[in-house]
Amino acid sequence: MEKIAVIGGGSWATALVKILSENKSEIHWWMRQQDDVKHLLQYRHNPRYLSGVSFDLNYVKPFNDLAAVVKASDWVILAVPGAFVQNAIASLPKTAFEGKVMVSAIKGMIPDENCLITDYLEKHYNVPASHQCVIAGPCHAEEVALEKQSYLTIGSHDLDHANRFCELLRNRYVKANPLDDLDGIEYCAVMKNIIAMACGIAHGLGFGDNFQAVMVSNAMDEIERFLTAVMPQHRNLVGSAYLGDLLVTAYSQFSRNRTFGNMIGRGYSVKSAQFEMNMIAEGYYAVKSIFELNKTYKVDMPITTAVYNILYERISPAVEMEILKEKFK
Ligand SMILES: NC(=O)c1ccc[n+]([C@@H]2O[C@H](COP(=O)([O-])OP(=O)(O)OC[C@H]3O[C@@H](n4cnc5c(N)ncnc54)[C@H](O)[C@@H]3O)[C@@H](O)[C@H]2O)c1
Ligand SMILES: O=P(O)(O)OC[C@H](O)CO
Repeated sequence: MEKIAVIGGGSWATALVKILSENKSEIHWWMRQQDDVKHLLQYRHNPRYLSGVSFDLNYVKPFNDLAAVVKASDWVILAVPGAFVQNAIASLPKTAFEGKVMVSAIKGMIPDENCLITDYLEKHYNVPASHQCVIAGPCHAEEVALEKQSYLTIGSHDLDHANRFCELLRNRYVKANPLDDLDGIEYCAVMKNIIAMACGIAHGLGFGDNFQAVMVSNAMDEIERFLTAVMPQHRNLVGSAYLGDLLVTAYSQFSRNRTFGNMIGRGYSVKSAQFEMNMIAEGYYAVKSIFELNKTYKVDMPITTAVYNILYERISPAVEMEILKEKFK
């Protein structure tokens, strides 16, 4: 039986625990709140997210002792939003992940350092790239809970690790495939959240599907330009880990980033939009990181710039959309 640590108690962590435990891996599940651990042990579901999903406690062991959870596992999945990762694992010694395979389920960056999660783990915890995987692909936790057909891509420089993790995930409703473009899919997963916010903002302002389709196609060019500058490598950007993930986030009713953007377009302040959502829209943090990182690369990124200006420079969404309207082809 594989022993897997899952760090995080949100929707995606809950969906991953469902998939992996149903396949009979032993899950050591770290949740921040002691009350949530107690609730899970008593009622067999997460009280806050996807609470319709029941767990078999023979396979799911919830704790809030992080060091014990990591020590007991061979694989460690990070599934808290990027902005909270540093804090979540800060209590661990720098050697805590030695010999483990780290799997980032996060579609976000470390805000203080504007770096990818895998780069952060390598720099601060000495986890070599060969011991890292990322989970990508268009997959909403809510649809996993409903057992709707879904597809995941496991990125790693080590395809043996990627293949093994795919085996742990595959079931009746999840297909999983390996890919060697670890950094490319990690960056793309971050950027699609920014684009989804832009789509939501446009929708909130009253733009229609025609404009959104042009936004998404321009976004693919923007993502390609950025990836070519930062991580040049041949990649098939119409694959489901790239275009597929962008489409689900840009169009789905379940998208946190689109929902957040929609509120901004309708006139909510950042604070009030965050307050209304029980969930985290990663794109809010990601746009600052990508915007700042791009000061080095100087790639033409009109959509990222527009979202940054709206969220951080308080420029009116209508003004920024007018600029994009003129720029798009
Ligand atoms: N939800 C999905 O469908 C989905 C799918 C793929 C990837 N992801 C990625 O998974 C990661 C986790 O997102 P999610 O959707 O599970 O989150 P969520 O929005 O469902 O839940 C928020 C999470 O943030 C945690 N949190 C909130 N405030 C915190 C704080 N101050 N300190 C520490 N933790 C705090 C909560 O405990 C909870 O775990 C994100 O990077 C997201 O992009 C999500
Ligand atoms: O669509 P969002 O904004 O909820 O993000 C969740 C996942 O990244 C979808 O794959």
